[in-house]
Amino acid sequence: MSFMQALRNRWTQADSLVCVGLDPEPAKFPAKFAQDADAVFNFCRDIVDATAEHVCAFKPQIAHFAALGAEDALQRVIAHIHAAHPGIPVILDSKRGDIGSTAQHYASEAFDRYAADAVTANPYLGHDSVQPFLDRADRGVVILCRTSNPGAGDLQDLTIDGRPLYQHVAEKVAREWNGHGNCSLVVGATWPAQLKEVRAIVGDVPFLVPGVGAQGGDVEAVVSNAKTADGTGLMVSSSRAVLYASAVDDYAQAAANEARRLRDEINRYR
Ligand SMILES: O=C(O)c1cc(=O)[nH]c(=O)n1[C@@H]1O[C@H](COP(=O)(O)O)[C@@H](O)[C@H]1O
Repeated sequence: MSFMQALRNRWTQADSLVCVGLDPEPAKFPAKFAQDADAVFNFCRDIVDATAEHVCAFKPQIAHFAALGAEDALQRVIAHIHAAHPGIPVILDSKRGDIGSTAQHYASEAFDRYAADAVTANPYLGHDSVQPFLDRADRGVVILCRTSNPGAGDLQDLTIDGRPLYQHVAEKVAREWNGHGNCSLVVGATWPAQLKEVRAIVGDVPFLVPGVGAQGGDVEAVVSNAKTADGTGLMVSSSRAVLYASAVDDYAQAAANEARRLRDEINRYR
């Protein structure tokens, strides 16, 4: 099943627009993991199993694994999601972008090595740098548009031909790069006005919206400004607020409670 079809199925069947981000930081794990040689995998698996029923997608962030030398744990976490929770798409957050011949290897890394259903990509090297991702029609390509961080506007807001650069990205993705219908856009929850502008440009193209939870984005503003006409179109992503909802033994239950709470809050405004 394609990424887009799996995502639409989860929006409907799980009645959820929540994406849980998997950003393991062992220093924040509960004490019982201190002596666990496979702590990264075991912690992520527990979070996945506890939150799965409340999510439309999972989004492991590659640097959090690679910096620990835990690529093997990342591979096993993704395999576990596919095996234990079939139908929940996995977005590998690697924000790759390079010349085409190298991007080919980044596409293979995400889709063949890690078996991700979708990948985040940086568009600033242009069309040939994202083409190897776009060519995998059954996989999703989640392209940075207006990111959630404080410095997002430094470059993304620069005016070109009378419009900010992020609007050019949105238009290019919707009109030129989405031939297979497999594109999404990253627009941060911290920028409600820009969410609305980008939605007006791109029609029903799904958004990955990080920045609720730890970064303080307002859920009501996100949903009312960025949902599509049918009340979907969003993967509202939360990592730290879910993963580290509790630092003691009830961490998995606390993560489930936070994922359910976010799902319910989003659904109030759909
Ligand atoms: O692509 C992303 O997921 C992403 C884009 C963005 O604009 N801002 C952003 O915070 N993220 C990711 O979202 C995660 C942070 O989520 P929180 O812990 O919920 O704030 C990190 O993995 C970031 O890399």
